[in-house]
Amino acid sequence: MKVVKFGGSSLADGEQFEKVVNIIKADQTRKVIVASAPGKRFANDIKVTDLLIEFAHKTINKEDCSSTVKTIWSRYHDIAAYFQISEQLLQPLLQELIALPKADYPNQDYLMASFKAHGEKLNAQLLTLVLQNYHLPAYFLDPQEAGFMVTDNANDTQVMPETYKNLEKWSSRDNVLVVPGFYGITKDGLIATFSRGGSDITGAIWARGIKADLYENFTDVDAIYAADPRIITHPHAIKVMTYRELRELSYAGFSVFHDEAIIPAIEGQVPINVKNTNHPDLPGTMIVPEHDFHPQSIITGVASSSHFAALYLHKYLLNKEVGFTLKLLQIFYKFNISYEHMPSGIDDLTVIFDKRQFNEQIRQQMCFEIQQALQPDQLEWFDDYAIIMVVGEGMRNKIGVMKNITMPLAQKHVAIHMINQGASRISIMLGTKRADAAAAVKEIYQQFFK
Ligand SMILES: Nc1ncnc2c1ncn2[C@@H]1O[C@H](COP(=O)(O)OP(=O)(O)O)[C@@H](O)[C@H]1O
Ligand SMILES: N[C@@H](CC(=O)OP(=O)(O)O)C(=O)O
Repeated sequence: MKVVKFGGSSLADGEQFEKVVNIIKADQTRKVIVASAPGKRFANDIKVTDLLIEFAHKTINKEDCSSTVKTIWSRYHDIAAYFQISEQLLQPLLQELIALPKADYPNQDYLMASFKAHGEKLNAQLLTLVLQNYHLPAYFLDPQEAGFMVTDNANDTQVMPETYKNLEKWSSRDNVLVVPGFYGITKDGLIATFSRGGSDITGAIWARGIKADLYENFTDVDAIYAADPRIITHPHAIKVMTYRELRELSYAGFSVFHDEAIIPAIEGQVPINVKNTNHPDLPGTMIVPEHDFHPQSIITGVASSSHFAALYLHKYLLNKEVGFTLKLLQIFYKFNISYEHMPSGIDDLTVIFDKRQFNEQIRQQMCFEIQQALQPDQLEWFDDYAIIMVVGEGMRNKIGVMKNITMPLAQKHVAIHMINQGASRISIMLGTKRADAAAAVKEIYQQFFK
């Protein structure tokens, strides 16, 4: 039994839908189909999820939404027209879309979540209609009916443990189950979404829930590459990699697969196969447990991500000051801020944050309190911070890996602000300026793959 997720690029228009139908028809073990919202059809196109966010903002600000609704609906209508789905069958979907502003929401966060989730909800319903048109026994399964329960964090939710038991029951159904990705239902019956790109998470949860043999994740590239194809032209395609390699690379910028989606797959020990909807016969990339893996190279991939900021603190004898880090963490807690990494030296401490948590006011207040409470000799904030992650099961116990990473960077005058090695035995993390991130990836990639 397989769980198959189709990303937004695979469900962007009628032609892509047709490829998806053929993929589903080709293998009867494709049991649960997870649908994303229609994605980009061309480089400057707008994803339906982004249009729905615009719709939500206009609703909150009591602005005229008619042009946005028209654009959103045209995406679904065009796909339906490609398959000659009747207007009568489509009407309930249009009604759901235009009813969104009229519903009751406990607050604006839940309004936003509900609007966003309808990108996948309408697309899953449309895909069900299309599959039924091809006489496939497709059934649209609403997360409420499925028992897909999530925590009450409206726009960055997590799965509830009972979901897995609820989903297991559906494995014995004869239908092809079409489920919307990206969201679940809270204990109060409200819609809450995962973070952006979260349909990958939905697929992994289903794969664990029904104890699937394989989780196929269909996207628009032939494989996961050793570096982001937007940075390196024709990068090396990875044939097999481990869960933890993908987790670290996804975390640091491989946007092809959501980093949180790997956890349910690991828990259920379900292998993942990333494949291309446009070339479904190619093998893609297999992601497997560590014990099934024999590394063929020192590094598997190099990723970069720029949504970080860093706080640098210098204080003489910091290592002797009892409670220094405790006080710092209490301030983060007070501001409801989580941190990503905290490398430290005898007199120095750098804290790296996901900067999407901050606005300028929170940042200033937090830094002010740190200055007052900890009296550092130096406090600096770096807003343009990037993380470079070099990952490979093959680097374990290898001598000289660090030299091969730092040498080409030094030759190109790329400054390294932080190195974190040892916390994970299969990765080395570097901190650079955002402007240097792509150059760093290029140099490290050339060193190991060319
Ligand atoms: N290392 C990588 N390997 C493959 N694709 C990558 C990598 N890093 C980033 N990407 C990008 O991820 C994109 C696919 O992810 P995404 O846009 O989320 O697809 P989908 O629409 O299928 O969900 C690719 O088009 C590619 O530009
Ligand atoms: N549509 C949502 C969820 C998602 O996973 O999309 P995609 O499969 O296009 O990455 C988003 O854009 O965030």
